[in-house]
Amino acid sequence: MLALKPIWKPRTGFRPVVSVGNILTHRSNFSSGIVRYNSVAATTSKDVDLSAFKIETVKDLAQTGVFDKSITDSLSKEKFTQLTPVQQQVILPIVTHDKGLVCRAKTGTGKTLAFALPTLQDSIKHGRLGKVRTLVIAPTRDLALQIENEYLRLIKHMPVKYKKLLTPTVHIGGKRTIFNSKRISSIAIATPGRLNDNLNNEMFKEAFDSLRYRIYDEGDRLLDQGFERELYEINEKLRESRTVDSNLVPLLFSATVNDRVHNFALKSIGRNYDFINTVNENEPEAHENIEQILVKTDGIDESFKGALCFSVKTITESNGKVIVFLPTINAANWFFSAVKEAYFSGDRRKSRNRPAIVLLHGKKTQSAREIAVSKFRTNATGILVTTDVAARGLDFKDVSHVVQMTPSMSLSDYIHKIGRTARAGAHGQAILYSTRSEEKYVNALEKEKGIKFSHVVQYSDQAKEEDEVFFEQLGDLSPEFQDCIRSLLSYYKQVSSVFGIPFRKYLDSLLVYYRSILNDSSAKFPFGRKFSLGILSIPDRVASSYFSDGDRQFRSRDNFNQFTSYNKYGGRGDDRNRYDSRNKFDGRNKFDNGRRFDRPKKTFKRSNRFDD
Ligand SMILES: Nc1ncnc2c1ncn2[C@@H]1O[C@H](COP(=O)(O)OP(=O)(O)OP(=O)(O)O)[C@@H](O)[C@H]1O
Repeated sequence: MLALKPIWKPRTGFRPVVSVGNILTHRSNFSSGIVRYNSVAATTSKDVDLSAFKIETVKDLAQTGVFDKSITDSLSKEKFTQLTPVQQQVILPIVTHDKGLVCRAKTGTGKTLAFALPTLQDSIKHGRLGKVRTLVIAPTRDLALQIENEYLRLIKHMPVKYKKLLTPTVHIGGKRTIFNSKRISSIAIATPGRLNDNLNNEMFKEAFDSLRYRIYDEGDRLLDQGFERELYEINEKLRESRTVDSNLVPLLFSATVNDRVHNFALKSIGRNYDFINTVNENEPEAHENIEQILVKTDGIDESFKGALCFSVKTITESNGKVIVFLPTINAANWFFSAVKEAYFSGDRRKSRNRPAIVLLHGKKTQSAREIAVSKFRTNATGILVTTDVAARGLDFKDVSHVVQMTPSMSLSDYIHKIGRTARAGAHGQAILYSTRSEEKYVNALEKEKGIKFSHVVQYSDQAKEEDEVFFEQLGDLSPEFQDCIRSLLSYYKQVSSVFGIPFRKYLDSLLVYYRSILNDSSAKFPFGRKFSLGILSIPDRVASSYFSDGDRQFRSRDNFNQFTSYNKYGGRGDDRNRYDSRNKFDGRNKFDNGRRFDRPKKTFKRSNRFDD
């Protein structure tokens, strides 16, 4: 193994700022940033001086002599010619260097290939069947499967002799795990929960005794989702299983890297890790190819109806491809039914070229999730209705619009959600519908994440009228709406405490929405005292104006949780996050799981008075 020390030699105008220790930050114009190596030690086995190479294209990569020809040939067959900035910067250090790495690069810039190429090379050189060299940990099953596909895209062009060795084994919930060591390949991809369980099996654990790379994809999300304890347990089990002396190299990738990630890196990688930051400190983390539009509305009713009509019109009138994010599983279920009702009304049902209108969330079965992802991926037009489960990492080609109509509890999630469009150099639009009372959320995005809305528009009376007409044509949308509204009440309760928005405003707004869907101007929420007082902490004197006492059924805390996408054990694991009861109570907020690094820095005035 080469003991190389990377030095950064930029072309004119490129000024790396070397701050503490190994933390490197760079200007964002990476076409001018080139990684070079100390020529003293920078040689490959063929004695090629790596410092002579500018690693900007696949051709450059081939000329280094570091990579097996089958890898660079596969890249060419897949029509990759130019390497993205993050690839230019991390591929060689990973292959030639023994140090851990934390890497921040914007959404859709090719981080997966950035670690896939060096790890494929390592497996070709040192791998053997039954021994895992590379372990990739991803926060969701869907992302794990997508990473597998990215590897397979290259492997399919390689000689047969490599296929068995390199075809990744995937260890995620909903899939049968392979414990037979002869069938475990050199690359493993897993979600933390399943991996941690599997590592209790000694035979499985032994397969990791000569692990070389431990990769955390969407590292900050892994920590946010309450997986931190599991990640440490996994590290411990991997450490126990080690029988070889060579270094285990941890790599962590994300578009958003917070203090929590650095703390985790310090503990699990050690002080001696490099931070390669391809985002300038003064630059917004969101990708510049995303045109962000803020639509100001007068209430939740307008936000939801506006988002629904916009999404349906986008596929009918301009053949767009839209991802709509909903905050809870029940809201996503209802919205999906409404979209289908809106699209398939009339004679479109018979149309041959149907768009993909699909639903993806953590309570769908594994096969339904895979079908939804594949349908949306292969179709040129469609609507994906989803929850936070699709916020990270998922790569769908040619998504034209991302639509959101509720605040994201974590500001980083907003950046990742809009990052589902404008990928791999493409352009796209992100539309946020936001009520007047959500101004604090919008301010937090602007101030703390440097979000810039290129257009701020008011949801006009004309748009409202048109959308109302559109809505009236639809059939009865009230089935499932009860569950939807219940989960939204719980969700907005949390939003109000995180962003300091009076919950009373949300209650008013939700009631307007509820009444309009039911087409009953005097309807009240059909939930009882246990829900209003117990879950939402609304005093009786206030509750009586919002809640009919119709539903007296007692709902325990666990039952309640099934109405949110963040239920106690996260449904199928992937929606698990801030409501996770296993996360410790820190005295601030009983639902807080420690997402404090990404909450608005400003603490909003809170009072115990309900109608504050
Ligand atoms: N060198 C390249 N040239 C062209 N396209 C590329 C290149 N590298 C990767 N891509 C494509 O770019 C898209 C986005 O890649 P990827 O999913 O790895 O992004 P990412 O940085 O991990 O995004 P996110 O932060 O959202 O997870 C994929 O479709 C991938 O195939």
